[in-house]
Amino acid sequence: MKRLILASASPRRYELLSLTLLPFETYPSTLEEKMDLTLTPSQLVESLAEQKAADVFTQKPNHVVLGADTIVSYKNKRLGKPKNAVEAAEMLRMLSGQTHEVYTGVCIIDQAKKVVFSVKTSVTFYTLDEKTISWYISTGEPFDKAGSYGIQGSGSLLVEKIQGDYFNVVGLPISKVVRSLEDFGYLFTESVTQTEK
Ligand SMILES: Cc1cn([C@H]2C[C@H](O)[C@@H](COP(=O)(O)OP(=O)(O)OP(=O)(O)O)O2)c(=O)[nH]c1=O
Repeated sequence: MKRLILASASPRRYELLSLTLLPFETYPSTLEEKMDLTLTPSQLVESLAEQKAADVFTQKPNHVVLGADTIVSYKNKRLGKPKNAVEAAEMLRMLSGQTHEVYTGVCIIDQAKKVVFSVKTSVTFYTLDEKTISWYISTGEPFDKAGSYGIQGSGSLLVEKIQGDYFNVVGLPISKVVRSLEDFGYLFTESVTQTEK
């Protein structure tokens, strides 16, 4: 069985993939992410996931490599990670009281094949006043997250409701991912015995 590599520096993606109990290693991609605004949100995250997976695959060609990318989409805007507190506040003001979409793209490749897909989740925020926005930025949580919030952390206090896969918002739609990994020979239902061996 080829070794599985998670091409990501995201601790959330590491934790989510660990839920499968499948053995894997991490090898982050050093690719610089560029937002191509001619692409739809799903095309964009799929393209970035593919670039990250391909980047690591060229260095680890005898492995199965999984890459992912998450962005927030609101109206015609694509929101990545904020550069600073001002940008984080702008994003949170924009999302306040509105419903936005979170897209995560996933790409899994080995020498024989490539699977690419994306998943969309809709998230509705409560109306956020300036005090709430300042407080949330002061937690430091927004800075490494698309859309300037983390639903799995104190960002949960901003969210009124979601429609779709929660784990997709956190950065990896893990239940769909494990089903795709089965096409590469990784049977998560056998992963307890695989881990014990
Ligand atoms: C909306 C949202 C995003 N995020 C995170 C998931 C992603 O890690 C991050 C978006 O950045 P990405 O560029 O998708 O990923 P990354 O740079 O963290 O990791 P890598 O490219 O090495 O795989 O935002 C949350 O953790 N919670 C949330 O609620």
